[in-house]
Amino acid sequence: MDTGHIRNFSIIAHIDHGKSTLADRLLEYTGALSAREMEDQVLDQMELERERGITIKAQAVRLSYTAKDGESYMLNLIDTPGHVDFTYEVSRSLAACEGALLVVDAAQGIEAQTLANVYLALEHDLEIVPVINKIDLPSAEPERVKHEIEEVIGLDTSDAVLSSAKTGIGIEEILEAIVKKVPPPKGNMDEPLSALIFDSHFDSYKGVIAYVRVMNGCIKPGMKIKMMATNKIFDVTEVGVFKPYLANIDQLGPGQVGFVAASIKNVKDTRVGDTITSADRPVKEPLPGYRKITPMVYCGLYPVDSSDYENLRDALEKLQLNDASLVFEPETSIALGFGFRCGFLGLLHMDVIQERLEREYNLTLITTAPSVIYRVFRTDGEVIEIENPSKLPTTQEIEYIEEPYVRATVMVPNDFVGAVMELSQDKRGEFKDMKYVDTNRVMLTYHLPLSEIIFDYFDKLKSSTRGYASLDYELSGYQTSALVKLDILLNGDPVDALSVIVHKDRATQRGRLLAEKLKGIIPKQMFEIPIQAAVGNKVIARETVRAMRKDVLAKCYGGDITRKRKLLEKQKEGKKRMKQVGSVEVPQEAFMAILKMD
Ligand SMILES: Nc1nc2c(ncn2[C@@H]2O[C@H](COP(=O)(O)OP(=O)(O)OP(=O)(O)O)[C@@H](O)[C@H]2O)c(=O)[nH]1
Repeated sequence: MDTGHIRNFSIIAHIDHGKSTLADRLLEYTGALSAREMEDQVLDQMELERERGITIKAQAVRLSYTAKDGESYMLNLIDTPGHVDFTYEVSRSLAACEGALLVVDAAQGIEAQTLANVYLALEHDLEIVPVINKIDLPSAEPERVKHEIEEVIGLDTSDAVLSSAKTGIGIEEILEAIVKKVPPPKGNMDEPLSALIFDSHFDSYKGVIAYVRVMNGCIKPGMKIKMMATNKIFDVTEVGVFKPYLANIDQLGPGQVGFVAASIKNVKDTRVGDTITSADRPVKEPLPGYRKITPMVYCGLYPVDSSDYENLRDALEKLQLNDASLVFEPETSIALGFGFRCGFLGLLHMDVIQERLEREYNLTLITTAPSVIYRVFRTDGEVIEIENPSKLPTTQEIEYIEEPYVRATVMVPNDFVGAVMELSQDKRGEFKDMKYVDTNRVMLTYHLPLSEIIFDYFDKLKSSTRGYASLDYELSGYQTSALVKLDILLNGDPVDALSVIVHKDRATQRGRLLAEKLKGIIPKQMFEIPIQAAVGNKVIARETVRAMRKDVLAKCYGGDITRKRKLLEKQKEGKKRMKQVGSVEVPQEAFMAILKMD
């Protein structure tokens, strides 16, 4: 098909504004799936994604649409992940398109994440088609939302499509708008091959399936291709398109979106954003925008049962086959034994990996509190990067420390501005800007330490604004901070896995809270357990877990057997996630206690 009949587009939306539902409707309308095949939300494929109702990885699908002009079009929908952890993936998916549907909930209006993604799309010169969704809701205010889009983004909304992905209103109009407004891709068949990788997944039979958008030239089986970031060469075995199941075709030409398989063993060789070219006739320059993604958040993962160590390694290796952004290396903790230090793109990514390890690989894990990467400038002139608080050198060896900062955007109704300001200040935030989005909503910009965001900023933001605030952030660089290591001692022994890095001025307060919190979490044992918080050699807080007095079952008066059984089961359940640390049994929650402090 000539490029004039191809349209490549994405959908940009805030979480829950209806992206997946709309994608399903588009598939259904164009007959990409028969009603029987139609399974709800095909684009969110991973089981976890479905359960959590959020899109984690990008996916693609090809739709055939006969427009009102009588012509037949090939529409490639590239889905984008809807979470701040995956901004880079979003930017690569957008780079593969010429246009985007901007889906905004008619009852909610623009949110922080929508805005961030629209700016990304504008950076890539995409044609943006505004879609006001959920107009079936009684609380829908399409006119207000249109106004908001014009005010905040500066987009013309006079021909915005009003839709209900739920009831099917506006679906044909959306397809027509894609054909009419999104420009066809440009590209030249005779030029050397350049194709952008925007996603990939591992298939145990075919090897890695790279999701690509061909810019110039063509790619077909039998060809030798080169990955420009790694210079590795592979023989193409199959190419095809997403219908949404994979369907082989003879070749992928300019402007087309599809997949390439080339007996590639590891997704590390098909990095998102990399350029595929022909090994025999390579392009001189790769496509712009490639970046090797680096983890932002680290945590320790330890098997509760130390004999599971090798299983954990296996599981991490398997997950890594499919996820080039997951990194891990062996680590030993005095408290927890053998485990791995793992790096993630963000907290959601961390949660998802943890959950998959437990669910799909049947592992019971202890996870330590997440940490960012600190830059430590030592007195001997060396600069080291620390992603594990217990590795921080002593104060005498440190000249100064830098920590990562982010530029955070919060959108919130007027009434909550005070609450957001108070919270942000408490989190060491530096106020940057405040703008009215409309008469009742405000956009606040803050400069905040990333470590505070991963602690509990988001949870607190949600609770202090009754769920109304939305947040987006991007890394803005490193900045010097007065940081110290807060150690926790149980029964007189420091527990390395409980150490955290905190701001000097908050060390005492955090130490006290943490000791108090741990007192509530660590179960009574046969002996008394002192809990101490210390900075350097100085103990700043102390609590005690009293010794257990009687058998727990003594509490069950009479012979209520079901109650007894329940209690025993509860204990067993609790046991699963306990780790013997020295003489003390410590439950999983203890390692996360720092994240949940009020
Ligand atoms: N009333 C109404 N509800 C809708 C409409 N579109 C979607 N929903 C509902 O809104 C919720 C979120 O929809 P999704 O399609 O999962 O949202 P999403 O934007 O894909 O969310 P992410 O996958 O997290 O990005 C679901 O409960 C949908 O049933 C609509 O037009 N009207």
